[in-house]
Amino acid sequence: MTTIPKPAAITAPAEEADVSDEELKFIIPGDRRIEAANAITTRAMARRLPQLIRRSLALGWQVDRAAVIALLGVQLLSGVLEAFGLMATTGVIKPLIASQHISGDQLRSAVPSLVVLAGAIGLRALLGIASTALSARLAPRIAREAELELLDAATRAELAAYDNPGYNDRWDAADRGVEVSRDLLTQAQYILAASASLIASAFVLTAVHPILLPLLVLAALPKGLASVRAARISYIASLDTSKDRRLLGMLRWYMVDKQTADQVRSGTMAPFLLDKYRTAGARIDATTDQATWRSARISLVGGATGGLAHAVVWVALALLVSAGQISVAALGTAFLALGRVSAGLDGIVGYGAQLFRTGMYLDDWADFIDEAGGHRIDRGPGTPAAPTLVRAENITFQYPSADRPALDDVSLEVRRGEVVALVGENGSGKTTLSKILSALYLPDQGGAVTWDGTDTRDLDAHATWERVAVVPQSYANWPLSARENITLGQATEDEDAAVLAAAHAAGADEVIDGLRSGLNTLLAKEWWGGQELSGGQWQRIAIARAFHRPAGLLVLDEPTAALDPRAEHRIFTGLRRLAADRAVVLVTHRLTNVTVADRVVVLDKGRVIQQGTPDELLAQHDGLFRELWDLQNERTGRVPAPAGSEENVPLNQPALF
Ligand SMILES: Nc1ncnc2c1ncn2[C@@H]1O[C@H](COP(=O)(O)OP(=O)(O)OP(=O)(O)O)[C@@H](O)[C@H]1O
Repeated sequence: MTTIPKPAAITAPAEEADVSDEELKFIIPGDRRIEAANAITTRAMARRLPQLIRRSLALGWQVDRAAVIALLGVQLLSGVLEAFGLMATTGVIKPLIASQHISGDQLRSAVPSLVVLAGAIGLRALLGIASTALSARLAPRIAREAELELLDAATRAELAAYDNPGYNDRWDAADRGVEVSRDLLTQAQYILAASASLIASAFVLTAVHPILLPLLVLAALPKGLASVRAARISYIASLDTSKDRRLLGMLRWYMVDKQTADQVRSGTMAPFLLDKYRTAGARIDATTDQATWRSARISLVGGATGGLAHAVVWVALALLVSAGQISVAALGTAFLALGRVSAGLDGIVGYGAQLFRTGMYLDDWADFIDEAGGHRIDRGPGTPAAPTLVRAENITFQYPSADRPALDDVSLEVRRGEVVALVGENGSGKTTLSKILSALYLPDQGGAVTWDGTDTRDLDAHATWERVAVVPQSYANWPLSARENITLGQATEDEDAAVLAAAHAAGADEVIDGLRSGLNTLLAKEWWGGQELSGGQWQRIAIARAFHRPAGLLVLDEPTAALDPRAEHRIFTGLRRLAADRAVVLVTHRLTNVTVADRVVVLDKGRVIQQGTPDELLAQHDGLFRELWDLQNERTGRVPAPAGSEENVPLNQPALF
């Protein structure tokens, strides 16, 4: 009887044996926003309000100047009318309370003030409608402009940004900034309206008696401070929960996306995933509940103190009347003006707190735009021609979250007209290396990649990528027409001829022939009005896309994984022709395909361990390449002929088919 030895990988190290499963949690290295938000003082918030109003107007100015000017004019006029209205109130009350019996003359003398009052009220109502309409026009445009700026900034970030969790978090925060940007103008406009009303009423109130205004400002302070603190608490809670909200988003995606839908069902995973969702949701609720209670307690204290302070103001008013400091008619005006000033202050404080919170999100948005989430592409200005020589010199590259380099002191070169194959086991660094050669990543720990002698750091990123064509392992199935899926929206002269030639070389011509409207067919789900392709058909389109690009460096990363043998054969027999005016980097696990290459570079744990022609590497019997080759072919016992030749040549045994 033979005993099967337990594989080494299954035996957990002794010290890790009782360690429980790691839980999914989103890590934001160096996130200091919560401490920063905690350190914000009320005075700092008050100082920010004018800046925020300026920013909202500036955003509005960018999208519709006329509407912003009209809005400011409307607010100004509304304030002036309010002051007139209040003054006219005294003119109406005075004759009416002059004696117990109101004569016709007294009534007549009140008429002009009444007309002013009625006119002011009517006009202010109209202006209110106008300002609502103007902000309804501006708000969605501002939000769209904010979104456009954000999207533009995101496309200007280095690809490496996506490997950095801080970037994703900054993106989320900035995205929230876009969401709230539509509120920015409305809140600023309410503050402007409240300020106009406040200034007009304060002016009237000071005319009645100078002591009234400072008293009222003091009375409004407690509520104001409370609102500002509550806004800060709510912002901090939203930062606190951002990690779990991100987790919810990720779980939602896994549960409903088409890519995983079949596995959620066949693996009966729904209850397990829903439970994880519930747990993260409960954590969010606990944090927001806590914040809501804290805000409510603070608002309660603020409201009660504010109520007491208002009572003091009314007592002061009564004392002033009884001391004969103000007339009864002026008391009536003061009564109205106090109401207005109080409402104005409440409005400024309430909307100010909201605007402040909006402002914090907008800061995240503005920061993202300024620095593309901290990863703005910042390379040199050089514009390369299609390269004749791409060289990697001692490059070392480590992903931010990894504990060891993905590439360690790697050197190699690819020349125009050459096919270089990258081979190695999973995780050995092939894809990373191909991304560095094509300048999608820059070497971060040492070494350099040069294109015809120029460091890729000194080359303009977009100009460089125009010279690169890539078939990545996971390619995008763009919901665009077949033509646009191949040209990527970048037309060349004699477009269709070039598209069809690329499609022919990639075997995508057969796919296009089967489409209901040829190149014009929309490749998307039926409910978007399109026609859907199979996995292999999509891969042919992705290859045609790369072949169509007038690029000097062609990178093929497992380009034929989904193709049937005939289609794969066609690609590899045509590859040498394509390589005539391109440098080609081929990443593949199917070693029979690498025989089309001029040179093979074998990677192991990020290091180059073998390099040579396919024949040279096959001859090294103790090398990794030969070991992998033998493993791939041992089940059939036959060694396939090099890709590109017309037939398979059995080495040891007769052909099976
Ligand atoms: N975005 C990433 N963030 C962190 N580590 C990564 C990332 N992408 C790859 N790695 C790590 O870098 C190493 C090299 O990965 P790479 O994708 O280059 O390997 P590969 O040879 O192409 O693998 P495969 O044959 O499976 O496609 C692996 O250890 C992998 O875990």
